[in-house]
Amino acid sequence: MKLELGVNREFCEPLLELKHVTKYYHGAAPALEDINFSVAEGEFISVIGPSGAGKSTLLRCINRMIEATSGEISFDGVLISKLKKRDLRKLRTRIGMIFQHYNLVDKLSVIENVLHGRLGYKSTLAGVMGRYSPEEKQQAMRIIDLLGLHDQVYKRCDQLSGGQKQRVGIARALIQDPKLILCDEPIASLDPNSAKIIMDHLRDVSAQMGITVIVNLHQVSAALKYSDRIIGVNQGKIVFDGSPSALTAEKIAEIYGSESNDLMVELGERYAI
Ligand SMILES: Nc1ncnc2c1ncn2[C@@H]1O[C@H](COP(=O)(O)OP(=O)(O)OP(=O)(O)O)[C@@H](O)[C@H]1O
Repeated sequence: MKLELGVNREFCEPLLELKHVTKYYHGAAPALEDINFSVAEGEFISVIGPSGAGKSTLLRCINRMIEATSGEISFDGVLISKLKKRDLRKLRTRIGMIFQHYNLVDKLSVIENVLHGRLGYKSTLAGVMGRYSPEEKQQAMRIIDLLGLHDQVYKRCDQLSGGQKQRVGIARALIQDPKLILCDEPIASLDPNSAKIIMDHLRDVSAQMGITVIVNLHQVSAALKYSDRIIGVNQGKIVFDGSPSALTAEKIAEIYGSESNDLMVELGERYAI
């Protein structure tokens, strides 16, 4: 069911909750330090911050593509951080992921790539044999249509434009029947027109299907336009967590440091300095 955003959000069980999440790679400084936030079902959240702030690490810790060093992450009432491999695989079927560089199999067709989103539901053998049910194939076709890719169904993915590839990425995530979609810089490699199409689709996924979306973005203007909520990260810490209207010039300066002047000029009047 679609949550009415802003209405009694505090009384709902969060879909996702991070408590004291910290990640060290090899260096002395943590990539993430004591991250705490919770996400309600249906929210559209953008994570912004300068290069190296920890945005990708944060997203990838959520589905344990990267293991957090400490802290707790729970999703849909389950403590992800404690799950063993098999249960983690099962839980991951409900978390889709979209990547900057699409992560498609180039030599396979659009529909084959989309059906790969079902692999998490299958035994290894059925997956390797490419065994999909008629219902799964019909569902793939419906989602491909929804994303405006009906003319490309049997095209190899290496023959698609970047924007089309990213729409295949969204379709592959949607066929998982996810509750949450994590998007790591989904528009960073796209021209402005294709970027808009992708962001519009992601907004529809959230607003019309009730799927929670968390998206890492370099483009603050896109974060302002599309999000219910923005999380600003600097040097592994959350320095802003609020609505787009609360993202003041001072907050942008805090998130981006010395890069913020150029950014505010780009953003125009509201942030004039
Ligand atoms: N595999 C790794 N091994 C060691 N350090 C890493 C690794 N991945 C990321 N880091 C470091 O962790 C910090 C956060 O990196 P991360 O990629 O999460 O930032 P980001 O905000 O996503 O950056 P960008 O916007 O440039 O993608 C950086 O200092 C980075 O150098």
